[in-house]
Amino acid sequence: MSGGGESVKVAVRVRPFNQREKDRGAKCIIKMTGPTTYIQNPDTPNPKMFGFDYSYWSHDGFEDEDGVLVAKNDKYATQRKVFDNLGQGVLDNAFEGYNCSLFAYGQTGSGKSFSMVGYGKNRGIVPITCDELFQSIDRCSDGTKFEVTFSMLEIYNEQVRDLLTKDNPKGGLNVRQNPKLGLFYVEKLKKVAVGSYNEIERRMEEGTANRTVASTQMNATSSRAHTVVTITFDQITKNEAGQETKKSSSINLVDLAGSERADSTGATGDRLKEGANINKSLSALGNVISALADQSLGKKKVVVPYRDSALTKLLMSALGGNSKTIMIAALSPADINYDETLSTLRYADRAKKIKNKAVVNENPIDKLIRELREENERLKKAASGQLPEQSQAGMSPEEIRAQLLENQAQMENFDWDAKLAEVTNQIEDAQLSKAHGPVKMTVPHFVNLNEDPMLSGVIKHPIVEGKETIIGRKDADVMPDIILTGLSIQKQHASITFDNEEIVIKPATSGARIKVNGAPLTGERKLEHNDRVLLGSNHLYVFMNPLKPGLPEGTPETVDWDFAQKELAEQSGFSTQNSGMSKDQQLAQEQVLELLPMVTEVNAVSEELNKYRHFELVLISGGFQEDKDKGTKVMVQVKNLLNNNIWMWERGKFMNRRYMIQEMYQQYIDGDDSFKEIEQDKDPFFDPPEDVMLGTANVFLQSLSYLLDFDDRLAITDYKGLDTIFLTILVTPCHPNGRSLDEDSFIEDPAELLGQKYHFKV
Ligand SMILES: Nc1ncnc2c1ncn2[C@@H]1O[C@H](COP(=O)(O)OP(=O)(O)OP(=O)(O)O)[C@@H](O)[C@H]1O
Repeated sequence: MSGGGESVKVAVRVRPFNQREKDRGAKCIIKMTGPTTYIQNPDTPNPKMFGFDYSYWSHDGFEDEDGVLVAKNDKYATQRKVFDNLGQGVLDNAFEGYNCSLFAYGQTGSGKSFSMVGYGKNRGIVPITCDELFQSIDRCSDGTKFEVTFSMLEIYNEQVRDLLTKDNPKGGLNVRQNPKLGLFYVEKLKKVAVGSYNEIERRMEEGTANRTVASTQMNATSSRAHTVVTITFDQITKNEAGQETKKSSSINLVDLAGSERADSTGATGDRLKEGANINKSLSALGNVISALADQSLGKKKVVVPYRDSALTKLLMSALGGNSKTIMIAALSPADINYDETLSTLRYADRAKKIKNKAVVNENPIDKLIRELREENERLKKAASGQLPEQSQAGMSPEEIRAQLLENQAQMENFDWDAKLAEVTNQIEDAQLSKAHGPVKMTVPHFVNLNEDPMLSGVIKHPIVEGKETIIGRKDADVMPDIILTGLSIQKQHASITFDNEEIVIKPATSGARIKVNGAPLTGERKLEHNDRVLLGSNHLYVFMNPLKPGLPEGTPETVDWDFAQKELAEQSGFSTQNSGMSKDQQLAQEQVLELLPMVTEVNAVSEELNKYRHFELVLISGGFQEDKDKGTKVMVQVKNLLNNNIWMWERGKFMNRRYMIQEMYQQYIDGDDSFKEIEQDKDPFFDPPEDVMLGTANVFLQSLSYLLDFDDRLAITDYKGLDTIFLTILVTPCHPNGRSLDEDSFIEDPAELLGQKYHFKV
């Protein structure tokens, strides 16, 4: 596929500073002129330059008009502008019958979701594209029939989950390869027919709600997941010969997982690093892009490793051939993210080199139906053993069955009107947006907070007046009013009463873990508007009271995930002040806020799986590290509760292990007990014994310069400044043969020793 073809279009976009960056006085390291982007290394003078199809400046130069960000003096690239450049192209191509794909790449919090989906009134490319698609359909009056389907899936930990259903099979959906076309598809993925933009919007809400629930259940941090929305768009017209033909386009809109962890070198030094699926899909995508770029440059014999991950299998055609492809790379403006942002720019630069050859997918319908029928006949024969094995294209009976089902589903698609009617009814029955979405609640309620702002505010639980509301698990003896699943949730976890305008929360079982505004809750407590409530290890909510919306002192008007995490960190004794900090300290603080919820989670898993390990976040100052010039470093201390042995894990290693621990926990929830037999050297909780720095003690050697002994009992102080153990030490001057000096052989002036040999024993 060298030469020819059309290059992947690449755009980059830089977002405004977030609140934390502003508080800290962050510097903007990105500059743009026309389509060119410059990045400035904070420590060197010359910027690096990258050219793209578009460089979007969305860092400043905007104002908020009723919730919509508009450009002042044309400086700020608005959502509309990005759509006009990129989304419109996707639409035009779809109408022409090409497949199109749009990817958003970048580190967590860099603005991928803003560009793709958008927030509030600032709708992103996906909703605008869908909206415009239906507007164009409505404008069309030449008798063309249009058929649109929508599907939404998530890839997390190499498992594919359908986001349009609550019941995904254990281990996720299967990714299979169509033996004839060579392409991969997700078996049993729900593809719903949609007849209007409204329906798509509601489906997206449904998908987002399912993502949120799944993410809190497992605390499967959503920034590690890839979300793929696929819209198939078929146009049925009559050709000159009066034959019905179908022009098909499939539009893939992909919000990739945060890129910062793509690099598994973060886990250097971890003997288990190969075992983890740590962002396997994202690294595989990087490899596929590199291989494709090499191929387009004419390098021979490049093998493109599509099969290495679920994501690259599904995007095979989007990346490597029949698709017009666009990538938007989201950039953080802040100096502290220099390394990540540079690697994003390099990634985008490589993607530019890929060339695709998209073709129009148009075929007479009769032919499509005939082919499917013939294929099905053949598959049925194969399934009943009527065909010789060599003509089964190497398919197993299981694969034959799957292919038959897939073909049947496609056949059913030809009865479009029935399919659309059926789905529309379903939507109405389910009243999808009833429990979720933008419904305004007038009674006191809890609203969820998620690390991903897209998933915050998606789940709401009202509190009913005059009765006790119990929060707990669904296997409780009496079904709780609010059901939660996940770590450290007790059967009966919390009890809430709402009488005489007062709402009071208390643990429903002693020991049930609840924190209100960061502090552990042991008894009753009145809830106020905007209080933060953490249930178990990862169900975080804001309590909203529209009846008494006054704010207690110190509570901001809007409480977000960052605020709640900062408060939890403060309560655990970590400083979150932000002025006058060095870059190292800033980085350390970022990492504390990032790691603290993960440490809580891993502790909860350890408890639930009886692993007898306790994890604790520790700050190691320069003096305690091998390289004494290094600044403060955040590490995780692991303690074996059976023998009190201690290990120190680097951040990368901890993240890696946590990922594997999550996998193990998922197995446990799925009722798969095999984790109990895991070999010790594959167990993410296990580490072999090793040397550990317990702490330091200072021995003052001044007495030696007077030929006097140093004899003392010293405390060894650990990284927290606590005395861990005592050391008795005797340092004594001696003769060359080790014999002690005479009792009275001290000197009055150390200068007497200058230039002489000195011997001492420890
Ligand atoms: N172009 C922009 N203009 C204004 N605000 C933006 C822009 N891009 C991003 N933001 C803001 O920056 C924040 C982070 O963006 P966003 O949630 O899109 O990041 P993300 O890369 O999708 O993160 P995650 O990987 O966690 O999903 C959001 O509050 C968003 O509103």
